[in-house]
Amino acid sequence: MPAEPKQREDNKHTVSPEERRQAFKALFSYAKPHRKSFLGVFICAFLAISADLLQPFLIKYAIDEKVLFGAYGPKILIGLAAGYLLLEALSGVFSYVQANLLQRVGQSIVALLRKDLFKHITGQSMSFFDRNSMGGLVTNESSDTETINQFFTQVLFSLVRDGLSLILVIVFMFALDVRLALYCLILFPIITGIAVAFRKHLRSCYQQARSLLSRLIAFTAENLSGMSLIQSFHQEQEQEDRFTNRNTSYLKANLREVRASVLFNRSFDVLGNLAVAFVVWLGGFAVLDQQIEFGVLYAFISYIRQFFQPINQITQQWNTLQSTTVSMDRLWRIFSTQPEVKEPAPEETKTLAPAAVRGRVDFNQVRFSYVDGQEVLHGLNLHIQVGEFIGIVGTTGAGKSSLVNLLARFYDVDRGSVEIDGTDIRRLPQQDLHRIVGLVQQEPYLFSGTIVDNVRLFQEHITREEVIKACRQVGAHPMIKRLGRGYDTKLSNRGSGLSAGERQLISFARILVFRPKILILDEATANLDSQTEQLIQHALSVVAAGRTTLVIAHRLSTVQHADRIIVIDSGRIVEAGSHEELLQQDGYYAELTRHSRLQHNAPNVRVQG
Ligand SMILES: Nc1ncnc2c1ncn2[C@@H]1O[C@H](COP(=O)(O)OP(=O)(O)OP(=O)(O)O)[C@@H](O)[C@H]1O
Repeated sequence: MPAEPKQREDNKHTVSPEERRQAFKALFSYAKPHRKSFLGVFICAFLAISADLLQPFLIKYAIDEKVLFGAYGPKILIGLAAGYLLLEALSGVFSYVQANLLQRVGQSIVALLRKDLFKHITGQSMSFFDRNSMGGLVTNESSDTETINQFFTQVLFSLVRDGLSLILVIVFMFALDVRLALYCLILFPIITGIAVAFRKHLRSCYQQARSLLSRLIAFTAENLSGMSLIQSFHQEQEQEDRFTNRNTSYLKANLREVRASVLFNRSFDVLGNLAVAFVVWLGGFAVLDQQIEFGVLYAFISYIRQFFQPINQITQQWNTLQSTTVSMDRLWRIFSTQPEVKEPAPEETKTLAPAAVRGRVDFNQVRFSYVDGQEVLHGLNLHIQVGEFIGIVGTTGAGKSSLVNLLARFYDVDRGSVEIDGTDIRRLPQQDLHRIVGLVQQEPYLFSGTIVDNVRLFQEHITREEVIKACRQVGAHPMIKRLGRGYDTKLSNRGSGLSAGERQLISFARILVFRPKILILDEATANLDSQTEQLIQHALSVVAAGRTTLVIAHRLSTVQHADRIIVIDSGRIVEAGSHEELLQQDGYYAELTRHSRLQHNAPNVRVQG
C-alpha cells in the first residue's frame, strides 16, 4: 500500500465564508429533529405576546365605552377585570411552557453536539493532539458548545419572538389609528440607527473583555500545571505580579463594557419616554379635537412602550451572535479535521482474529517524519520473531518512541511498511490492531475510578476475579491490599496518590487482562528503589511471557537479558545483538554502558532519556 502524502492542517487556518455557511448548515441539522418542538415554542410565543398586547385594548374599550365610569353597571366592569386577569394568566402560562420547551430543545441539541464532538476528538490521530492544546480542546467541549446553546435559546428565539412582537405592536397601532401609527413609525429608523451605533461600540468592548479573559484563563492554567517549577524557583511573587496585571486589565475592560451597556439601556429608556411625550403631545391634541377617543390614546401610550422593548432585545443578541460565530468557527475546524490515520478501505481490509495472531513484527524500510522535511526515521529495517524480547536503547531524541508509535499506529509511516504476521497494519481495522498491540506508557495514565476500573478500563465483561488474578501475577496485590479500600480504592487526579512504580504495576496488570499478543513498554525514567525495581522486573517477565515484547529501556539493566538489543542513533539502527554480543563488539552500546556506569556509578546503569 503506497504511503499517502502528509496533509497536516494549519493551526491558524481561518474559516472562509463558504465554510462558515456550511458550519451553520451543519448546526441547523442538529435542530432538525426538534422541528415540532420549535413550532410549539413559536405558537406559545405568539399566544403569549397576543395575550399581552390585547390587554391595552381591553382598557381602551373600558375607557371609550365608559365602562369604567359605570355606564353598563358593575357586571361588565367585573367581566372586563376578569378578562384582563385571564389574559395576564394566559400570557404567563404560554410564556412558561415556551421557556421550558425552548430550554429542553436547546439543552438536547447541545448535549448531542458535545457527544459528537467528544467522539470526533477521541477518534483523532496523535498528530491532532500534537497540534491542539489540551486547554483549547477543553474550551471547545465546554464553553463553545454552551455558546451554541445560547444561539438557539437566545438569538434565534429573540429574532422570532421579538420580531413577532414588533410586528404585532405595529399592527395593533395601525388598527387603533393610522395617522398616529404613521407618526410613530418615523421613530423606527431613528431608534434602529442609535441601537446599531451603540451596539458597535458595545461589541468592541465585549470582544476586548473576552480576549482578556482568555488570556487570564490561559495564564492561570499554565501556572497551575507548572506549579512545582514556580515553587522550586521561588517565582511566586513574579507570577502574582503578572497575574495582577492581567487581572486588572480584565477588570477595566469589564467595567468599560458595563458602563457602555448601562449608558445604552438608559438612553433607550430616555428615548422611550421622549416617544411617549411625543405621542401624548400629538394624541392629546387629537383627543382635544375629538379626532380620537381618550382610550385610543391610552392604548397607544402602552404600545409605544412595548415598541422599544423588542428592538432593544434584538440588538442585544448581537454579542451572542458574534460569540456563536467564533465558537462555530472553532468547532467547525475540529469537525472538519479528518484523522490522518485512517481506517482501511473495505476492499483493502484484512481481518486478523486477535487470538490467532502469532506476533511476528516487521519494520520494512520505514521512513517517518512528524513535520514535513524533518525525517526522524531513515529507512529503518527491523524483523522481530514471534515471542522475541527486544530491548531498544539510544540517546534522547534518537527515535525510539517514534518507532514504537508506528507499531501502535499512532502515526503512519511516510514510506515503507510495518507488518504484523506479514500483514501491513494499515490494512487492519484499528480496533483489531489495538487489541493485538498493548502499550505500557512511560507515565501510565490512570483514570478517576477504582483500582478495578483502572485495570479493566471500565469494561464490565472483565470480572473482578480476573482483575485480582492479574494483579497477583504482576505482584501488585500486596500493594493494593495496603490501600484504604483495597481494590475499591478510588484513584483521582491520574492516580497521584500512587508512586510511579505502583502506577506501572497497575498498567502491567491491564496487559494481562487484555492479553495483547504484542507488548510495547516505554520504561519509566523515574529512579526506582531496588525493591520496586525488582518488583517491576518480575512483573515485566510475567507480562512478556508468550508475547512479542518491545521495551524502550532507560536503564540498561532492564534489557540485559533481552533476546536482542537494538541500538538506535539519529533514526537509524546502528547495532543489534544480545547484551554480551554488543559488549564484545565494543561499539556504541558498550560505550553507552561505560558512559552510564561512569555517570551514575551504580549497578543499575542508565542511558540518557
Ligand atoms: N510529536 C512530535 N512532533 C514533532 N517532533 C517530534 C514529536 N515527537 C518527537 N519528535 C522529534 O522526533 C525525534 C525523535 O523523537 P523520539 O521521541 O522518537 O525520541 P526518543 O529516542 O524516544 O527520545 P526519548 O528517549 O527522549 O523519549 C526527536 O528529534 C523529537 O524532537
